[in-house]
Amino acid sequence: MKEKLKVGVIGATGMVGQRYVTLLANHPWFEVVAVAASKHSAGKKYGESVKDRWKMGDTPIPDGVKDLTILDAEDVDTMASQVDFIFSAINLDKADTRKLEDEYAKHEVPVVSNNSAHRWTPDVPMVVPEINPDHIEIIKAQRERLGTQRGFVAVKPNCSIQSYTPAIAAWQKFEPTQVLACTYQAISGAGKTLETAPEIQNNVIPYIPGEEAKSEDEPLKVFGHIDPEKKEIVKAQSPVITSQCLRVPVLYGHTVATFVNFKQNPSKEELIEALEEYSGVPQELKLPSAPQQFIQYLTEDDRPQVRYDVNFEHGMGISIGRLRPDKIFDWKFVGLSHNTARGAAGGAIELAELLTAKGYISAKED
Ligand SMILES: NC(=O)C1=CN([C@@H]2O[C@H](COP(=O)(O)OP(=O)(O)OC[C@H]3O[C@@H](n4cnc5c(N)ncnc54)[C@H](OP(=O)(O)O)[C@@H]3O)[C@@H](O)[C@H]2O)C=CC1
Ligand SMILES: N[C@@H](CC(=O)OP(=O)(O)O)C(=O)O
Repeated sequence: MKEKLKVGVIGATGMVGQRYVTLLANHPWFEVVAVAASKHSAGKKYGESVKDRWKMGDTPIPDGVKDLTILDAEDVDTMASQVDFIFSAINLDKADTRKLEDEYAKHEVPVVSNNSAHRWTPDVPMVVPEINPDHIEIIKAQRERLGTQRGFVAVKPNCSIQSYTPAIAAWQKFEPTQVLACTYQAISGAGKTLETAPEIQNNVIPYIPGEEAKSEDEPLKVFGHIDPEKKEIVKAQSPVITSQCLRVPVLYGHTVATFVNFKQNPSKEELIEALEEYSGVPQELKLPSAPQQFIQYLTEDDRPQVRYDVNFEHGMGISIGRLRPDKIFDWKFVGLSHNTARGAAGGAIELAELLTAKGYISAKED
């Protein structure tokens, strides 16, 4: 790539927005040239606005964005005039998010979003680049509907599914029929830290609003296919997934205890081999954010652990362990993924890289 693509981040001051600007600080293809948030933050310098609510620990506010003046995310004309595409990490209600993201798309700005608002729009691809990269082809139909040449919306799925969906994807050939997943989700998933959420200290909260429906349904869109006549993504019918989602006192890292039934009868060796060999288009294309090893299998009885494994492959890899037969299901295992890297900003950046490599995102002609 000759020159870096100019990127805007809307919702840049929040937990996921901060993760975007830090992950993009030295990105080889993308450069953050504009940041936007609510009217409340607009007009302030980014560094000033976030310095007392910086949630990236020891990672400093990147120099390149510190002095950017925050735009109002709803001032679409101004943002659109400055960027080639945007990442969306705003926290509005769903209808307003859909409206705003569509408006950017109609201003011919591709939108790669973290938000759940557009996940079930039938011609919006919801992509884990290793699993369903082909779904981005639906963008042609979406552009027809929106009447755009460049603009579109693409999304990444919910963070809770990313600890077990990659394993289920790796095991497709064994025909998984039923999945039970109990997630143990980090507090950063709620946009908070252990300090800003004292209610989670020494506690487990057995309710994350809306999360179980997402955990059960979103993998099925990821496993779905494009129907070229209907011009939409049709979700898969199996496996049937049931889940319970709990909030635990962990800063980063969603753990999941998962149980699976299969039509076939795979051995432990076959299941582990399928995990370790699973690799996709991001690895083939050597996308900058792609982990070399998408899934690692850990043989120790007490792994994966958040403390040791959450940053595997810079938070872009998935760790699986404790695979063993079960009395009710065929097999059970424990999975772990980084909820704001693979599960949020990192997954969206890898998706933007895929969209760039496949020609859906490019530099705007002036
Ligand atoms: N945290 C996580 O691990 C994950 C989060 N997500 C999703 O990503 C999105 C962002 O989450 P998170 O970063 O945690 O949220 P935060 O609450 O930390 O940040 C929200 C951002 O949205 C901006 N915002 C709020 N209201 C408006 C408005 N009216 N107009 C424009 N901008 C506005 C805020 O700006 P200001 O500072 O000015 O208020 C801020 O930049 C959400 O949709 C969330 O569901 C998805 C996966 C994982
Ligand atoms: N709800 C997730 C984070 C999140 O924001 O999910 P979604 O992207 O589906 O809104 C959590 O609390 O860990």
